[in-house]
Amino acid sequence: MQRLDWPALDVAAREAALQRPVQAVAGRTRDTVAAIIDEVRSRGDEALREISARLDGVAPDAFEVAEAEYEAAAASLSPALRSAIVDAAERIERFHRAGMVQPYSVETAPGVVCERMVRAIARVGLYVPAGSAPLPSTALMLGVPARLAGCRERVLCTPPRRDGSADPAVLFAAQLTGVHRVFKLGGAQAIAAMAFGTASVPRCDKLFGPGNSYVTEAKQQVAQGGSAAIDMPAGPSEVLVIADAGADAAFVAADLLSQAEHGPDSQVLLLSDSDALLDAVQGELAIQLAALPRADIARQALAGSRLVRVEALGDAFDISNAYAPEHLILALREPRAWLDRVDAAGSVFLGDFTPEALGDYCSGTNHVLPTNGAARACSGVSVASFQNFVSVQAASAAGIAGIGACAVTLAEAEGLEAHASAVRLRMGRAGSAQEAA
Ligand SMILES: NC(=O)c1ccc[n+]([C@@H]2O[C@H](COP(=O)([O-])OP(=O)(O)OC[C@H]3O[C@@H](n4cnc5c(N)ncnc54)[C@H](O)[C@@H]3O)[C@@H](O)[C@H]2O)c1
Ligand SMILES: N[C@H](CO)Cc1c[nH]c[nH+]1
Ligand SMILES: [Zn+2]
Repeated sequence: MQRLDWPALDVAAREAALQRPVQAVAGRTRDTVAAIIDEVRSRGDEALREISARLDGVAPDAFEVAEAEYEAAAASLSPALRSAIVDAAERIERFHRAGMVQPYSVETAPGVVCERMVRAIARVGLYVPAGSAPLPSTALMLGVPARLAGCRERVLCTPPRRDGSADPAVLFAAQLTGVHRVFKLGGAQAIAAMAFGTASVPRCDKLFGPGNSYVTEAKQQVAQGGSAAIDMPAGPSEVLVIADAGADAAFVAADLLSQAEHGPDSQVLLLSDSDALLDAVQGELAIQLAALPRADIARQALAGSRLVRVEALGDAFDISNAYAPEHLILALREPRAWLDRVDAAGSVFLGDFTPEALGDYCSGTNHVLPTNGAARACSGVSVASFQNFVSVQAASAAGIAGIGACAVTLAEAEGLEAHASAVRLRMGRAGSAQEAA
């Protein structure tokens, strides 16, 4: 990990310090993904078979998971894992249900009622990563809010294992949350299949879920082309930790490593005003890294990551807001007192006993979060992500008589005479109706 002294850096060095690894390979990824999308759009299942064979080492006869596979999957899991998945799903549901947007209605003027209706997006496509490690928790994070929203058709894609099967825990979680159809497809090809539809895979209105840089790039390309809406760019994982002198170095190192082990392009940043804490974390990282099964992956991620000394903790918040991390851990003595300083982050973890891993699995919040700076303008997945909000208005004769002049003045100012006339005509009628009454 690179050690930096923020006050000593010039503007260019500060910008470089906040660069993500994914940004360095963006051009290459863009071309690879564009080619995959083109192939799937033009040749459907045939292309899916060829690309899966090339990238995932397997070309299944049928992409869709069959009924017997769900049963075998559930039976193959340990009771402890099954009950952890059920337990996590319940807590995720509790948090997401509490945040559901309600329809509402307001009388904005006498006789003018404006409403907002909530409607589920009909067919949604969920992506659950399984390249370097299958993530059944992601099936919960997408499946639970999609069900709460009431989406009529919930389709899920996840990369096949080498033997052509889907990960059993992902299948169990998908079935638990009521996903209707699961397809053994990964990467950009899965995203293209759900965006355009093929003979096997239905075309979906909106695509959700995290993934590596190929998946994230594919989501962005299909969204730009207008083929499907997407939740957000939820790419390689990131964590930024702000720690004070009193933080526990072992906890901080463990949190950094828990994101680093996701993939070689994960990014971890630590900001502290204490040199002693930075030294201690560096030592802990070396010790804990040695014991990790995924040490090689974590080591590659750490190579692109930074430990930064800041002059004061306030400066750390300015840096964090500029970077807009997916996850922000406040390993501070009074973390809640600093919360007002957070402007841009996907999800925030307060204090020494709230590791990011808790939010990844089972505190109840969603772990599908914006990366690569998107947290400046995007939020994590929620039930609202799976819904559309439709506005409705109804004016009575008295209503248009009351506010019509306002519309006419604005229409005339914009030079839109037909607009003005549509209102004036009714105002005249409304006036005579009122006189007759
Ligand atoms: N932001 C979030 O909310 C969030 C949540 C969970 C996980 N994640 C991230 O999801 C990612 C999961 O990545 P993963 O790789 O384990 O699984 P993945 O399912 O995202 O990607 C695997 C697929 O990538 C494709 N692929 C691999 N190499 C390729 C190449 N050279 N060219 C084209 N396609 C290629 C293959 O088709 C494979 O099926 C991690 O980076 C993790 O940090 C992010
Ligand atoms: N940290 C990931 C989000 O960036 C989510 C995850 C799933 N499983 C473990 N972690
Ligand atoms: Zn994680």
